[in-house]
Amino acid sequence: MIRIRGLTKRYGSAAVLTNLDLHLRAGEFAFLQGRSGSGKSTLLKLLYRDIGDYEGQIEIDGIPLDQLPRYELRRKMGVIFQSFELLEQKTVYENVALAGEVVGRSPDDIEPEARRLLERIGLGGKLQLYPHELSGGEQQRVAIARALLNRPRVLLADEPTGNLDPETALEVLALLRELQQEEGMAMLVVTHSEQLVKSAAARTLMMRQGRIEELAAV
Ligand SMILES: Nc1ncnc2c1ncn2[C@@H]1O[C@H](COP(=O)(O)OP(=O)(O)OP(=O)(O)O)[C@@H](O)[C@H]1O
Repeated sequence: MIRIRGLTKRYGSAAVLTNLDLHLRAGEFAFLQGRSGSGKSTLLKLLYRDIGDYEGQIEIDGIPLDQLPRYELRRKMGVIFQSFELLEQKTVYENVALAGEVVGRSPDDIEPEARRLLERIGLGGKLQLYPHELSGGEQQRVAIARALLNRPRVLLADEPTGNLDPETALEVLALLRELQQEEGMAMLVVTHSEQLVKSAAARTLMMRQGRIEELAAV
């Protein structure tokens, strides 16, 4: 699904990632840990092409990342963030539907899928509310539904529970793992939370000195 070979990323003259290798298989779940500043967000940003300019190879589904048209990348890859990144002027439903609109899907195609996902994550009764009318955990659920709308093959999550209380964090992680299994996508979850990692028997990776080390394989 994601195959990275010899990835080096520099900011100016400082290398943050150095000759990094990673293989995340289709349908596989993995945590990514590592100290602050070790390069976890940099790796995710490279993968969803928020930043570029790297050495080495990144392939998504066997296709070099830099050869994937942007709309195709948006379809293959969902992303969620610590800060939810919802649009405040749009309703819950509109926030989710927008992900389909930007890749050119029609409203008729989007609607049943958006409703199904929002129902599935427990927000079926809150479609017309605005983000500020939701709790943090609910906002992150909306972001999850938005990320899944186009049935991505992989979901990247950058500290998805960093703004949530410990109990809600565990609930959101449990939801992510359920969805990962139901939808059969690969998932890479960056987290600082030992509690989260301990709560789930899963492959665990550690970013250290610009590379990825395997901590636990399941
Ligand atoms: N745009 C940038 N320009 C220069 N340096 C950057 C830039 N973005 C990140 N860095 C540096 O790259 C290093 C890795 O940052 P990154 O955000 O990837 O770390 P992280 O492991 O995600 O950290 P955290 O756990 O705190 O989120 C840091 O030293 C950071 O200062």
